This record gives sequence, C-alpha cells and structure tokens, in this order.
Amino acid sequence: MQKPNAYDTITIKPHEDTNSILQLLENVDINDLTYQDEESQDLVELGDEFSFKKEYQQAKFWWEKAAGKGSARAYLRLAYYYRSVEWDYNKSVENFKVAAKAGNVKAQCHVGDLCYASSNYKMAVEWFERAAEAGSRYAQQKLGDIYYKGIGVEKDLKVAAEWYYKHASKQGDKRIRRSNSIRSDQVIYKASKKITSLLIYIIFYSLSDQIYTLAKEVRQGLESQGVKVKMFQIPDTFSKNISSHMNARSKKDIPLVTVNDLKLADGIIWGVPIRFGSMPVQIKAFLDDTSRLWKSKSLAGKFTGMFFSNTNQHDGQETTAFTALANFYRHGMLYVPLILADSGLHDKLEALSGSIYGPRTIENDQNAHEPTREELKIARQHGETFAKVVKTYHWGAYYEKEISSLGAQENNSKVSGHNGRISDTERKVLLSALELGSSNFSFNFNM
Ligand SMILES: Cc1cc2nc3c(=O)[nH]c(=O)nc-3n(C[C@H](O)[C@H](O)[C@H](O)COP(=O)(O)O)c2cc1C
Repeated sequence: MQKPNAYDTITIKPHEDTNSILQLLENVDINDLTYQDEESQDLVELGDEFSFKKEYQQAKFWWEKAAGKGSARAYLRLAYYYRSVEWDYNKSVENFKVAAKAGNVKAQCHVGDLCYASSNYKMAVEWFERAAEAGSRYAQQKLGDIYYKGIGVEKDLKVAAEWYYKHASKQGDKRIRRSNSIRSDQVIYKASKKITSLLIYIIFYSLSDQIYTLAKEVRQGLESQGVKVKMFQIPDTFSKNISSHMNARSKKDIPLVTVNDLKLADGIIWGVPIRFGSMPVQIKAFLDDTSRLWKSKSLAGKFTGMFFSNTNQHDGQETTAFTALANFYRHGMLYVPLILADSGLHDKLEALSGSIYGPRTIENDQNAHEPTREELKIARQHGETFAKVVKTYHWGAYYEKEISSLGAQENNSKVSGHNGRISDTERKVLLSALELGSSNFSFNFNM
C-alpha cells in the first residue's frame, strides 16, 4: 500500500520513518511482561519468527491470534505492522492505544509521542508518566524536556531535574550515580550557598550625610537580592578644624576601610560626593593606595559601580565618573552602569537626578540631607541591579566550574569507550538544578 501524504484524523503528523518492522522491533524489550498468558506468548514469538523471515502476512496472522487473547505485545507488533508494512494510520494508532492501555511501556511512549505531536500535551504527559514510572528512560527524558521548557504544562524545574536525574541514574552510566557532586539537590545546595555568601561592599566618603543617606538605600536594594553587604567609610584626612568648618558629621558606627579589606569583596559600590567636578581627595588618595593590589590582581574581575551627590543639577557628575573609571579599569574591574530601563529615568517627564553612571542626589537648600523619594528609589533599584549582575556572573562561573569538573572526573575515571565529554543528560541535570537553585533566590535570568 502507498504511504499517504498526510494522515487523516486529527492533527497528528505522519511518521516519516520507513523502518521495516524488524528495525522497529529491535528496541522492544522481548522480556516485557505485558503478554497475558503463555499460549499468547508462544503465538507472538511464532509471529516474530515469520517477521524475521520477512514473511509479514504470516507474522500478522499469528500476532492477530495472540492479540485476540489480549496480548499487549501482539498489539504493539500489529501497530508496527500497520506503520511499516501495510500503511494504515488508524489501525496503527488503535493498536498502539490498546497495547498502551494493557501496560506495554513501549506503546505508552508511542502514544505519548502521538499526543505530543498533536499538541495534546496533557495526554502526552499522562502517557509519558505511566511509561516513566514503569522505568522507561525515553519517557523520563521527554518529561524532563516538557517540564524544563514548560511545553503545555507549567514550567517546573524541580520536576524537570527529578526526571532528568532518574533518566541519568538508570543509564547504566554509573558516572552520574557515582558522582555525589552532581546530585541535583547537592548542586542546588552548593550553588545556593555560594550565592548567599556573595559579599558586596558599599564604600563612601560623606561629610554632611548626603551620600550616607543614599548608601543606606543602595544597601536595601542589594540585600533584597540575598547577597551580604558591608558598609565602610573612607578615612577623613582633613584636620578637625576644617571638618567642623565643613559641617562634617561623625559616623562612628561605620568602620573605616583598609586596602586589604577590598580583597574579600565580590563587588564594590563607591559613594562619591562631588568636589569641583571630581572625586574628593580622600577617595582619590585611597584609590591611589590600591596600586599595591595590581600585581596580585586582587581586584581584577570584581564588579564595581558608583553613586553620587552634589549641589547643582548640571555640575560635575559626568566628569567625576569619567575620572574615576580609569582607576577601576586599571585594576580590571567591571563597571556596572545605572540601567536606565530599570531606573525609570528615561520615561519620566520631570527632571530626575542620576545618570547612566549611577544614581545621584542633589543637595537642596531647604532639606539638605534628604534625597527625594525618586532619588531613593533609583538608588535602591541600582542596588538590586548591581546584585543581580554579580549573582549572574557568579552563577555562570559556578555552573562552568561544575561542568568542567565533570569533564575532569570523566577523564580521570577512564570509563572505557567514553570520550571524556559531558553527556547531554549530565548538562541537563546540572542546568535544571542550577536554574532551580537560582529561582529559589528569586533570581532573574532575564534581566
Ligand atoms: C570643596 C567642595 C567642592 C564642591 N564642588 C562641587 C561641584 O563641583 N559641583 C556640585 O554640584 N557640588 C559641589 N560641592 C557640593 C558637594 O558635592 C555636596 O556638598 C556633597 O555632595 C555633599 O555630600 P555629603 O553630605 O555626603 O558630604 C562641593 C563641595 C565642596 C565642599
């Protein structure tokens, strides 16, 4: 019979395979327990013998006899027969369904595939679940994919990770079972710990508290992302006379920063009051002192950012930012700008403080030390964004490290016939576990 161009019922796509029934039967577990009785098993095997001799009509005869006795195995063979010898889509699907209902795992996978191809995801999941629970690795992987991508079901990384893990653990591939470090729950736990132990510094110099007020808001934004925050101030170098002349306020509860402290931070945000279009000498002196960290590259790769304060709307933020950037780039630090889309700066009609270089508060004669609500909001938002950037980087670095450690383990384990590469399944177990871990921290990959 001629293979039809399109199948008739519903929206199921035709199988494009031209496999002979022998090839199709190759993957069938001949020891499956879905036959009903010994007699029907004999009949199925008789049919199989004819099939191996490519005498398909005879094969069909005996399989039909076995099917008449309720043998699920026989129904599976008839489904293959109508799919690869005598093209009859309806009969093929009918036989798959009977075999699936009678508990044949292979048939359940086929029915799952058919439902999936016709966008009936709910049914597909039901059939794949039946097969997966009976141990089908194919169905386990399919369920992992379905939940991982959220196709027709609500995306659920935890469920995806569990199915991928089951799929991987059954592989006979002992690598995944043996390696405790890639147990998905442990990956999540370790990665989560890594993220919650990220340490961000806010380092500022502030005489009359304007910068200090903004610093507290940046801190809130950072902490909302689950990172640890330490606040430091840069030691003053003015004499008591000058300080009191400049209305300096003591902030005894905030520790003074030392150059060595910087080594421990995963990110540093600087609070910079503007002095004649540049940073205060105290900050500059401190940054100059960091030159002793060049050789050890202690600051290289760390994220950094700034927030500002000054008196006049158009006076000095850009020049202060420009001249500061060279200090950071010299160390190989990575500057995080104020992301305008996050801050809402570019869609406001009224003039707002801050720029692409960072949030800012403008001194106000009546209310000198109280930034506006919008300024505080932008500062908080910047703290959030900064923490997300640092987390994204460390998450990715952690993931990469796990992947390469898998590769290294593989090379060491000398599993025969393995090329040392990480399998797709291993990647998927890790990826879903890591994404799941990230979602536990309301971490947003789409920022
Ligand atoms: C020496 C000096 C220079 C200043 N230069 C500027 C300036 O160039 N532009 C500006 O808008 N404000 C300038 N200001 C105002 C400060 O930026 C403002 O007082 C500061 O941001 C207050 O922050 P703080 O309370 O955290 O110390 C200057 C202040 C001083 C003391």
